[in-house]
Amino acid sequence: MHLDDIPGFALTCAAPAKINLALHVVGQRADGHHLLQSLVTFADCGDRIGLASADADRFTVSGRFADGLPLSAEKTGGNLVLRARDLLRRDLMSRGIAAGPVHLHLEKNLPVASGIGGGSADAAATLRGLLTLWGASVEPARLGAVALELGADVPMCLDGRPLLAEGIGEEITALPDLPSFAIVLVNPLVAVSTPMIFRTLVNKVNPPLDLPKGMNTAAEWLSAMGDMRNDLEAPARRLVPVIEEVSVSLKAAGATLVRMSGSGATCFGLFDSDESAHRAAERISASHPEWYVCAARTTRRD
Ligand SMILES: C[C@@](CO)(OP(=O)(O)O)[C@H](O)COP(=O)(O)OP(=O)(O)OC[C@H]1O[C@@H](n2ccc(N)nc2=O)[C@H](O)[C@@H]1O
Ligand SMILES: Nc1ncnc2c1ncn2[C@@H]1O[C@H](COP(=O)(O)OP(=O)(O)O)[C@@H](O)[C@H]1O
Repeated sequence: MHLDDIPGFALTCAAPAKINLALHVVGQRADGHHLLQSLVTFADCGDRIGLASADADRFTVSGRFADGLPLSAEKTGGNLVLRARDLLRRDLMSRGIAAGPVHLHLEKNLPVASGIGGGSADAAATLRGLLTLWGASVEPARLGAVALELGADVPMCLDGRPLLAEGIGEEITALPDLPSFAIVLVNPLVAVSTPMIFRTLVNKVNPPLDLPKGMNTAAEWLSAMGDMRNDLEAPARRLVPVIEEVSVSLKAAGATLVRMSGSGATCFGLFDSDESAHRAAERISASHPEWYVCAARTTRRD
């Protein structure tokens, strides 16, 4: 059952897919977390969260990828929607702000453990939605700290627009000039463990990401992105050989730039028009009906 078929939600929040257009691993912290430089945008395909006040806390799920999702609120292995609810509630209640029981519904449209940050996007959308539902506000730095406690990707998902992410992902610089692209996401439905990919990465210090100043046109950005990399792509391809086939399918369908997002296995292709992106998605779906394929547009800051 989709969110729209369930009556009574006070609001719904989009949880868009996160795309690492480039991801350079440039070091490692003493605690083991890797230092990144990542060019990030968001696509208009994703999960959705429905929120309503309720007599008691409730959590329901639906959507193509709902099966097997954790439904508990445990700190380790729990659902990020519930972890976001509990962490925000604790923070608000510690300051005497009411944060009553809620019904949260997750419509899970994004494949799980796929490098496009579905869980992180869900957590960020839950934080945003609950603040609205509860009529509360949290100072941005404090909300950023709550987000980071949920995961390295959650602060960027809270921002939700083109950005450069540094540190372990939490140092965010807005990129107002990054254009919107026609994009196709393809995932072979092989789940990839993010910690495992970081663990098997051999080179922890790689050349930094060069973001030339004054880029305005899509062609200038595409040319600069062509010189960038995803340093997690090599370890992911070793563990999940089908990534090569995904990448080849996007190239064969006419993408101007093809790369893996995050720790994989989703690859994206950028296209010169929405029409060519939709044609490519149809072609890839026809040859691989079992894969997740989504034609979309990436967001802009304005
Ligand atoms: C690789 C990226 C790129 O955007 O995306 P995904 O593939 O998850 O979408 C992120 O860095 C993933 O962020 P996120 O999925 O939130 O990671 P977390 O839950 O915080 O961390 C999971 C584990 O990944 C490793 N990790 C994560 C982030 C980072 N900068 N260095 C790391 O080494 C650590 O082993 C950590 O315990
Ligand atoms: N709401 C959620 N959506 C997806 N995964 C979740 C969620 N809550 C917890 N998880 C767990 O988080 C892990 C990473 O999932 P996900 O965010 O989809 O990965 P990625 O960032 O690589 O796309 C999975 O092991 C999954 O069980």
